Amino acid sequence: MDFQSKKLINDPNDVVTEFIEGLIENYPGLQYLDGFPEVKVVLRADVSGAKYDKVAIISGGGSGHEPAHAGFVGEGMLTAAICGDVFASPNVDSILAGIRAVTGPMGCLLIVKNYTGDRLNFGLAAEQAKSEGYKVEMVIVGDDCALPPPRGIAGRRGLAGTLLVHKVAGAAAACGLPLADVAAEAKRASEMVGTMGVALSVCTSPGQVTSDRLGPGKMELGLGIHGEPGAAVADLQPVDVVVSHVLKEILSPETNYVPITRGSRVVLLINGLGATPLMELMIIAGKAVPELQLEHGLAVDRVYTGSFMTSLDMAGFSISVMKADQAILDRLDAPTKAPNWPVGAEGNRPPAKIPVPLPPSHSIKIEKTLSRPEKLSPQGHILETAIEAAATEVVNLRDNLNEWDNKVGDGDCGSTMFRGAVAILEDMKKYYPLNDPAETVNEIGASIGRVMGGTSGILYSIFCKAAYAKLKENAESVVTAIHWADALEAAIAAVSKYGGASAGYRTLLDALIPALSALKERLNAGDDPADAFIISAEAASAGAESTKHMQAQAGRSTYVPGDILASVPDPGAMAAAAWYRAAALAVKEKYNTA
Ligand SMILES: Nc1ncnc2c1ncn2[C@@H]1O[C@H](COP(=O)(O)OP(=O)(O)OP(=O)(O)O)[C@@H](O)[C@H]1O
Repeated sequence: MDFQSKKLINDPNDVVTEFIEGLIENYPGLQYLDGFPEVKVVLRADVSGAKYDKVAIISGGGSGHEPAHAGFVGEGMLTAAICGDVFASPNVDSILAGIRAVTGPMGCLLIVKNYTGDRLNFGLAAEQAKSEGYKVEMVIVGDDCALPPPRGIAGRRGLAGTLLVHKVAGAAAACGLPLADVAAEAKRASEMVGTMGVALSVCTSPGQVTSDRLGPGKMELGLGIHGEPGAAVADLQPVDVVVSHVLKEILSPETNYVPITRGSRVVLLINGLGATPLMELMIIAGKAVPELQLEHGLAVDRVYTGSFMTSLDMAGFSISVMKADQAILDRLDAPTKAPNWPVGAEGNRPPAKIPVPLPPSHSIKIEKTLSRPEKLSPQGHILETAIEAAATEVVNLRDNLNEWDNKVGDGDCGSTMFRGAVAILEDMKKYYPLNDPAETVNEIGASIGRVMGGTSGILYSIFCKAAYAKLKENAESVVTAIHWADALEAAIAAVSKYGGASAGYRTLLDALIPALSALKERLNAGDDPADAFIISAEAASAGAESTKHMQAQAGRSTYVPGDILASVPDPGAMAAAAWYRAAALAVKEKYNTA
């Protein structure tokens, strides 16, 4: 079904001029010609045509590919970018205006992506400029590798590989080379690069409805950058499979589009098409490099990843592979002030990984190796029962906690707690020294610290560390209920100190603080410890439930409106009450049956 997608625009007819105005606000090195709306030209602010003593590099085409082309204007890359309307070639007047604005005695090179409209408009503008006395050369880039060799006259389309040609030409021009040499370098670069794109969605032109041509679970292989259909539609595959396929197509010996053979050096450009997050693009880069090295026997000298030549809001990517030698690498590494050329990708690569630094040798403690005792003491048995019950309860509560956290947080409280509980259950079997309560609590903290993450992960690590320190103060081998209560008090104090929350802030402390008060009160009154633990657990549950009526003053819930908060309790408090109660019931049961 086609649909109207939401856009942050005003009049669809003004998107290109408004884009240019915004761009210029950002970069003092850029200007635009005052010829809106017909003439849409972005140029270097430090270049004034008649006096410019280097070859001017001019490119452009339809808009909708931002940051291309205007984002690549700057010393060392393009001198001017001519912007057409969205996906429409710029008109001859606009191109001529750009040529006149930046071309000095050294002449200009027009770098044109291979589309009929662009060839014709840039071609006529070049002829007109020549007739006005300008030296003009034109290089046409057709780097598309998706389609079989064309039978007609259209030729291969120009795609993101064009940017590498811009960079090579821009660096050559910056060195002061004459026009013929700059054009020759650009032409050579254009013959070295191949590109293929994959789309997961179709883009929306401003003011138009989005076509749902692809449908769910499908991807389009070998598309152009204007939303035109791709060469083939296929079921969406894991990205590793897609990347392998794309690289094979680019490097196919049958089409022989790029002169790359085993042993060649290459550079790689991973380009997002507008709606693909950097995370996914980096996953693609991380797959493409070893694939090129191991499957195709190539040395990958540079990798450039980002959204460089987009197709409005299309989800997908293209890969460009360019054969590189030292001369090309020098051009690619040369400095540029173009705002969107990726920084930090130049130079040779040190090893990808280095070892994690160890603490200075004087502070390394000899770690004792821990193991689960072969025979548990009565206290060890009770501790094991309590831990197992508490962790199992958290495991079972995962979905409920996530559901509550979905309403008042980011929906992961249950999953976070679940990870910790599963690790505790597994680690306890292997190495918790259960006959030593203090060390066991410390190990629970270690399990949590290793796997849990999230706010509750670090809070429970702090909780355990403080409890451990308090329990360690006790020299006696048996830990009494009073010792446990003191440990709980120290743990709560530490969570409150570092997390900044106190009673009534709608956090897990609203379960634990009432639990501590009740526990101390009952123990001081002389209650049986197991009974005191049960009463304390009831206080924890009541405290957790009462969070429904609290305004949040800590954690993500702070940002949630009061009426939503009133519909659910704080998930962290519910989790705390649940594990605490499960432990209390298990201890009570153990005493009853002992
Ligand atoms: N400052 C705090 N002190 C004590 N408890 C807190 C504090 N902030 C949040 N919490 C508790 O943490 C629980 C949320 O834990 P969770 O691990 O889901 O955190 P999160 O907000 O999703 O953070 P993250 O983005 O790190 O995952 C809340 O329900 C609350 O009980």
